[in-house]
Amino acid sequence: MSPPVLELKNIAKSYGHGDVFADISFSVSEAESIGLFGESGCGKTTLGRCIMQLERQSAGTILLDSLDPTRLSSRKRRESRQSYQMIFQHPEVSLNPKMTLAQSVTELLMVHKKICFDEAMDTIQPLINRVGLRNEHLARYPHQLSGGEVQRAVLARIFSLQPKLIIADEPTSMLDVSVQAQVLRLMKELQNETGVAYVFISHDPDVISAMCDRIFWLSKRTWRLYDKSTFISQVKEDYTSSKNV
Ligand SMILES: Nc1ncnc2c1ncn2[C@@H]1O[C@H](COP(=O)(O)OP(=O)(O)OP(=O)(O)O)[C@@H](O)[C@H]1O
Repeated sequence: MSPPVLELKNIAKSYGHGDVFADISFSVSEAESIGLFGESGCGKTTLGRCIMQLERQSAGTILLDSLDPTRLSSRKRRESRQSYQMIFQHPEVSLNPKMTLAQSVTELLMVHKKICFDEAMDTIQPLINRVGLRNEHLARYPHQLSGGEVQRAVLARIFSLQPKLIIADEPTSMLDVSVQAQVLRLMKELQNETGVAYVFISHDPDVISAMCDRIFWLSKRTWRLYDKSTFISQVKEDYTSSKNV
């Protein structure tokens, strides 16, 4: 069995006014999706940002592909960075408003692979079609696209780097329900085709149980790891007891 893509060992985060969370440990393997669930403010995004090295955890160790990124040279860290990507909640901030879609989707490839625009375009063309966008979309700016089209473009941009792990932070919460279902289905299909692992962040129990087999429930500075069926029964139980209060 291959080693986990991501391993968290006793992670804690504090902003100086008490721990947001503490002692979190779990691992994620290739082609696996783990959910981060919990009410607003419980620390889901903060944990995602720590995994992405956008913030430093207050304690504990994060291993990406068995390596601690804080111990890598800056060159190695830059190289490994392309394997770990994040999708954000708000489609409108995911892409540069001053760049056309063609410029945005080729940008990461040009930076990481050091290739020119035309080469990047050749590489990404099949992915543009795969995520359900048409060539006519490429000349448009983000404000000329729907939220669903922007998230599809974000997926093409990220998958062009063949990532091993994607932190998806509420990637569909700003979308209509029918578009949400299409984007989630696309994410699952891309996972089946590439073996990417997801850390899927959501406060929506239906979305998270559709996407993940294991769900990590953060609540009041504690946490518990559920399998999907236990998670669904626990959500039902909480919902019923809150209605009876
Ligand atoms: N840079 C920061 N400085 C101080 N406190 C912060 C900072 N970033 C986040 N927090 C606090 O950490 C806690 C967790 O925030 P976080 O955004 O991770 O929650 P969340 O579970 O993702 O919430 P939501 O579902 O609403 O996005 C909150 O109380 C927030 O105010």
